[in-house]
Amino acid sequence: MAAEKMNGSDAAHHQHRPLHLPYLSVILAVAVLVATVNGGEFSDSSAIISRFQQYLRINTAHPEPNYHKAADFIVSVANSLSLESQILEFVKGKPLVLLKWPGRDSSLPSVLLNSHTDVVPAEHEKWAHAPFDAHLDPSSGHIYARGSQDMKCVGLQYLEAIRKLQNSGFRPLRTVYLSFVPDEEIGGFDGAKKFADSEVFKKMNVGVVLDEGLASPTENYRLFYAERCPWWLVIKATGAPGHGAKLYDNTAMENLLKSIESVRRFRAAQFDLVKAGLKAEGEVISVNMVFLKAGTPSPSGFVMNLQPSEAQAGFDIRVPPNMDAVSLERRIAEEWAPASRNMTFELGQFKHKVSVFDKFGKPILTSSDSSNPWWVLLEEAIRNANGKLGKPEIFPASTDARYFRELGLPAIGFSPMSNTPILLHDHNEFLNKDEYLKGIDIYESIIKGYASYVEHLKDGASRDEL
Ligand SMILES: CSCC[C@H](NC(C)=O)C(=O)O
Ligand SMILES: [Zn+2]
Ligand SMILES: [Zn+2]
Repeated sequence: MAAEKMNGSDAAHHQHRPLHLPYLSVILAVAVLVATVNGGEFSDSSAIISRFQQYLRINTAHPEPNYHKAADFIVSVANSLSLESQILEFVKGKPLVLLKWPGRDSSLPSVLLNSHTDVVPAEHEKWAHAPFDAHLDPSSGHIYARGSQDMKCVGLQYLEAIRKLQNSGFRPLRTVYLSFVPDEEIGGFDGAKKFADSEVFKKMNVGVVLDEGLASPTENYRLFYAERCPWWLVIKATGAPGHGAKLYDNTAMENLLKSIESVRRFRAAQFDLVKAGLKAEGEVISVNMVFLKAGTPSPSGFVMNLQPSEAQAGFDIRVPPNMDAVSLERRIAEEWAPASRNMTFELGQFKHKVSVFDKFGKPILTSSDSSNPWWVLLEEAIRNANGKLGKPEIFPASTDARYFRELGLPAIGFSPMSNTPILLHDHNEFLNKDEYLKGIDIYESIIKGYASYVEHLKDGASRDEL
């Protein structure tokens, strides 16, 4: 009552006084001070955004990623949170930063939050804002940068979420690790693969891994439980060379074009399933022609009146984990590159190095139902933080998650970006600052849920059996 009275009389008192400029500045200064002390919302979020911009400004694009600068930055943020940190260099010049937030019970399997530090190159001149300026558009709130979606956002959101949890007094029961790995964009062989196969990793006793997902143009976040396997196919045709004016059969170009037509029919049929809503993007085989190589070079371009004796085409093919790989390989040999049409083919390194089958021939998937408590916890945590979810999906491309799934670990792909166009690897990649901040709250809820999770021992089961 006393306070009300005081405010009332104070307000009345002010009505009769003109507002002079020096007086106004004092009021403003007090207002800012109150806002800063009172929860510090304003200053917190601008510091958070500025840290994100700092990370985005480090050019870690292939082929010459500045990995050491990124590692130093991550370690400096980790130090501000008193996290344990170490730099692992499985391959010289490719540092992997491993951070640890020790849990109260070190015997429990730990939680691993993975992100990659590298980004794909950008065609600078085709961007509205330079890709390593991390420009924040004041009217839209979009932050433009290569890596803003893929996936520097996620790496730093993990850390910001930990900062918030620490400020709230939360202490994890399970140990939380964070890995910042190199080389995901070029296959992860010198990064996540070597890490997953290492003694260091074994000792971490990881129980679940979170890795990258994709932006969602709708309000629903996307969760990924598996991924397609890349098959990088090159088909080669040979044929009789001859005059450019002559019509004859069995030219290299004609042989190659017949194959391309056949591939196109297959592609269209797969795409139709997606367009009709019968299958999700990750559930069909995608085939995209990525290069064509043929012709006889001349100083002015190509010799025009000569039909070449060789022609090649390259395809990026992605195979879902539950597909019949044998029949696809047969289709390639019999329809797309038949020896009867003077054709040969090569399946690139990934088909052999990246498997979607375990050693028993079963597809490598993470359960996305109630049999997997980590899945259930993740969904709960996202919903608790007011996030909406779509149906579990197969990631259409490849991520480092496959190396952890290959070990038999549950690994879930998730990047908290709703109402955001999918711009990974595209020009003008951006993430809105409010979406970034919302993602931190989502991770705060997830990390809290994961790091506090106590599994309920089944009757007669030992902890090892779960
Ligand atoms: C095959 S290794 C390269 C990894 C890359 N990942 C993404 C997410 O674009 C890809 O699928 O092409
Ligand atoms: Zn990525
Ligand atoms: Zn990528």
